[in-house]
Amino acid sequence: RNSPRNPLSGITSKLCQCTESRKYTGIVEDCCCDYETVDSLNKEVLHPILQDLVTTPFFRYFKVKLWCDCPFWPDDGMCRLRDCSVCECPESEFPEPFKKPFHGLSADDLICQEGKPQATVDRTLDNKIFRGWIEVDNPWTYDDETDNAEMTYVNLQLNPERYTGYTGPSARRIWETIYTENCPKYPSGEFCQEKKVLYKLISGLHSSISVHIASDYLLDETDNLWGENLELLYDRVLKHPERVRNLYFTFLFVLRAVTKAPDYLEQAEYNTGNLEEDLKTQSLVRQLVYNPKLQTACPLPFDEAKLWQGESGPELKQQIQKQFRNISALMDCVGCEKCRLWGKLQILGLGTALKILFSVDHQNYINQQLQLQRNEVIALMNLLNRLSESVKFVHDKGPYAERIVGGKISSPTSKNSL
Ligand SMILES: Cc1cc2nc3c(=O)[nH]c(=O)nc-3n(C[C@H](O)[C@H](O)[C@H](O)COP(=O)(O)OP(=O)(O)OC[C@H]3O[C@@H](n4cnc5c(N)ncnc54)[C@H](O)[C@@H]3O)c2cc1C
Repeated sequence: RNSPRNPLSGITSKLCQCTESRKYTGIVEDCCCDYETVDSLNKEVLHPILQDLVTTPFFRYFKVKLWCDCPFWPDDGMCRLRDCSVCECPESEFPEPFKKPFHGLSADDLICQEGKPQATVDRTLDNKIFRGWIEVDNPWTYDDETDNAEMTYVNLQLNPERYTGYTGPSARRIWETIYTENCPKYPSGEFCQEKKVLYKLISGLHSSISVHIASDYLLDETDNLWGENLELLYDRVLKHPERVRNLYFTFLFVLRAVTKAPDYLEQAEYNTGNLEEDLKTQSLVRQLVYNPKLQTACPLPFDEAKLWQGESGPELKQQIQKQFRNISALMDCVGCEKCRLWGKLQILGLGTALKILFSVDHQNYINQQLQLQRNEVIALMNLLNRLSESVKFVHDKGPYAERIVGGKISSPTSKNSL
């Protein structure tokens, strides 16, 4: 990485002042990139692009069923704060094209054209991978994404993921059910790789949620004062290095999914009726999926080809898909609307990453027709952005929080200023 031809060499040299005190070094477990590269790539390339991307009209409206409709136990909503409820979009606000039914290729395009003059065989290879937005159910998630009844559009920019006051037995029950029934923590060296991946994905997402709570916390309810809570960051995440590692793992896993489908994502229609904004969206997606720095420094963030190899591969895949669907169903039991919104979005984002990585062959999705829904792509990119924010926050604030909170050295200022 330190060769002069490395596109990140300029970047890393700027960051080198802190390399000696780095706690996380070497390859991110089960991935193909090291911590240093992830941090510098995130800072220089991914974070700036994603921050812009999620504010575009295409990526800021998410379709979601916000009903709390828990299939496992009666609603025990514990939300106390006004910040917990979601501000839904009025009909007039969200993009016109989002309201229309999907229209991909017409039936005529798909049937045999024998006998017509235009029926002579064109032997050039079809490079068009994206064939219009379609509505298909994601096999990894519980919600039927084709069912538009009760769905509302939410402007994600108006509903940031942050502290909501959702805590106590209700929240704990969800996490506990997820970990005990659907993705138990593997005893070291025992579990198969695939189950380990599922656990690490959920744990990494959990870390990211905790990081967002810590980075945007209600420090003083009376004065409505918001800020960082580094003590919480330390207690819930940094104190457990495995949770930090899982956060990086999840980030690389989702990044791999995005970079596995570059042509599809580049060709997709980012149409909201606002030409200027839509061109900007497309350009940002292109910058992300074909990024030369990313391709050079971390060409394969995660190698999915190693999974499902054994004899029991197909059976195992079904089992893990079922477990993930259960986790997705549990999102309907989250007793706080805003947490439910982000929980559903991020689980759909992970489900979309799983769909991209495991429903098509390695590098060969052209013939197998990857098909994504608009909402899946919105969830995928917003999830990647959330993870990128968390990785950046842990990288920027982690060492300080470890010193001040972890080292129990009392800060010269008040607790709130942490
Ligand atoms: C889907 C979902 C979304 C949420 N979104 C928000 C939100 O946007 N804002 C908000 O304020 N609250 C949110 N919450 C609540 C929040 O996650 C916590 O549950 C709550 O703040 C209480 O925290 P806690 O300290 O009890 O530990 P919790 O975070 O509830 O953790 C419970 C237990 O899980 C284990 N654990 C914790 N972190 C990890 C990890 N990374 N990997 C593996 N195991 C772990 C520990 O044993 C811990 O005791 C959400 C909860 C859920 C289920």
